[in-house]
Amino acid sequence: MIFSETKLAGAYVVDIDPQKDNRGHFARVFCEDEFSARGLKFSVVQASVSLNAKRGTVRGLHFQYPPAAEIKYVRCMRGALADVIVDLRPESATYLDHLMIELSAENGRGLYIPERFAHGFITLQDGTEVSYFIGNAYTPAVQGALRYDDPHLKIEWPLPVSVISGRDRKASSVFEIGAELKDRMSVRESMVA
Ligand SMILES: Cc1cn([C@H]2C[C@H](O)[C@@H](COP(=O)(O)OP(=O)(O)O[C@H]3O[C@@H](C)C(=O)[C@@H](O)[C@H]3O)O2)c(=O)[nH]c1=O
Repeated sequence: MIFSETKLAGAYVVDIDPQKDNRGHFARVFCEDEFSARGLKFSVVQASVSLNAKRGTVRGLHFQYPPAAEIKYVRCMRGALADVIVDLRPESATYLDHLMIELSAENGRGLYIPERFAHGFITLQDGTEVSYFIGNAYTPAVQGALRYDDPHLKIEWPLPVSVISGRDRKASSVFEIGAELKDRMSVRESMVA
């Protein structure tokens, strides 16, 4: 695997290193030792998939507050998506900055997302399947969501939204929950885990 740290410290693009032969290829997509050699202490607690029928489907921007904050390692198994993460670590130099990266079945790319980031995506093709390895249990009681179109975040989505859940359409803005984010995403709280 080839790890490239992104402009948001601690978030990595993970490319595969395919071993090719006449059948196709074999490639490792996760290795506890290789992650840990880069200081990425990632124990997979859940693995999930989402299937998105239509191009232009948006999910996100989602997060869980500490101590249930999640590491996510996201890959695309079918189709393609523009994946977006937002840094919600109040002490970070890139607090509230975002990154958009294309993940597709074709490019085989993964995105390693540390705790205390919001995550979302828009699908670029019909029938896009997204795979997640997740480092903490699903805990709806401490879930949060930011609006995908929050003007404060200035995310330039590459195409119009075709499908979105009611919850995501009504999600909060940074203006509304900025103080709560700063408080509940503080390092002090996240270390209680
Ligand atoms: C996320 C999740 C949902 N569910 C259930 C709740 C609900 O009935 C149904 C759909 O849930 P949601 O609408 O929250 O699914 P979705 O909008 O796809 O939520 C996902 O969005 C992306 C952007 C992420 O980053 C993920 O971590 C997750 O938050 O699945 C679980 O049982 N376990 C889970 O881990």
